[in-house]
Amino acid sequence: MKLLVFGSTGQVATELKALAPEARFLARADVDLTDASACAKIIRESDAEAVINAAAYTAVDKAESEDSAARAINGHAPGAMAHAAAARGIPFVHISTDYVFDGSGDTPRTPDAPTAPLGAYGRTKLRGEEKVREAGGVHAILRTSWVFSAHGTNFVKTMLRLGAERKKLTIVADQIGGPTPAADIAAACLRIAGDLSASPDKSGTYHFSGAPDASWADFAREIFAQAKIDCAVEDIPTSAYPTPATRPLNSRLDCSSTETTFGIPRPDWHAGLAHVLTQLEKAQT
Ligand SMILES: NC(=O)C1=CN([C@@H]2O[C@H](COP(=O)(O)OP(=O)(O)OC[C@H]3O[C@@H](n4cnc5c(N)ncnc54)[C@H](OP(=O)(O)O)[C@@H]3O)[C@@H](O)[C@H]2O)C=CC1
Ligand SMILES: Cc1cn([C@H]2C[C@H](O)[C@@H](COP(=O)(O)OP(=O)(O)O[C@H]3O[C@@H](C)C(=O)[C@@H](O)[C@H]3O)O2)c(=O)[nH]c1=O
Ligand SMILES: [Mg+2]
Repeated sequence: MKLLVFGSTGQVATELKALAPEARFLARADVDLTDASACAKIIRESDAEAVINAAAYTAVDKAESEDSAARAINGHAPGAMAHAAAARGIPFVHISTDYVFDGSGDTPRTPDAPTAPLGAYGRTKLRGEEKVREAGGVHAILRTSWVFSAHGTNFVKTMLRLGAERKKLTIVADQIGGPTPAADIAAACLRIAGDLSASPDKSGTYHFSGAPDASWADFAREIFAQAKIDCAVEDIPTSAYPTPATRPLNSRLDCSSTETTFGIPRPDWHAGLAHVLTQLEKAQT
């Protein structure tokens, strides 16, 4: 299947390249997502059989002061892509986030649970979801969380850097979610794109996050254990780690419909982490 992918250097885009090197990947130099009509034009003029959007404005704290850029990239651009894909009658796979929820309670949220983002990043991602649905074409919105990989910026790489410099780190322990390997998201997007072209009735919103659910502090401890880094992790509440953007406390996602509809189970993030650490070691030698 001929695939067109928005994004080239990001975490998920990089893993898509590894799994589907024959696809066409669009970097910022090819198309800037602040130009929604340029995004649509590329789809209109392509012979792609499916489109995956793996690009986004992902700087959660910076989005609080750059709301208009985040809105353009996370809201308008996916809307334009979805319209253009719908006009061509091809599936559109779009990635969204746990940050569209307010994080109340302690049970996993299903894809139809009410959304109520706490910050600008989540609000702009929610706007993108709404525009993708409004376009009315064959689509999947795949909400994921806490993405990590050997590439780009993510919590694993931050912990490896800080853990090498310090004897102890204080990490929030009351935000709970599913760390998700970018490689598994890429594989899920490819499977869903293929499935949607055969079964357009599978269009809808789905959840996909790594298991088991953990706190950021648990995640950090596992990173240091696997990487054999001697750095203690002290649990702190979110209130002790002030940031410009408020993050949801409960990021647990109920991923069961993704498994029943597409046969894709939640990936084991401990195993995904081991793989990423091996990749990073190899890159160093
Ligand atoms: N990272 C995470 O923890 C999570 C991510 N998600 C979602 O998953 C998807 C993939 O995220 P991830 O791979 O981590 O993203 P990254 O932050 O790793 O990469 C973002 C990509 O978007 C591109 N991009 C940003 N702005 C523009 C622009 N104006 N024009 C063109 N390209 C642009 C970047 O290009 P460049 O390199 O040139 O800047 C980069 O390739 C996104 O939809 C994100 O919202 C969901 C949950 C968690
Ligand atoms: C570095 C550090 C972070 N933290 C906390 C802050 C935050 O609550 C948590 C994770 O920090 P990050 O900055 O990596 O988190 P953040 O950038 O908010 O990660 C989010 O990114 C977007 C794109 C998403 O869609 C989400 O699913 C989620 O992955 O760890 C500490 O408690 N101590 C520390 O020393
Ligand atoms: Mg971040």
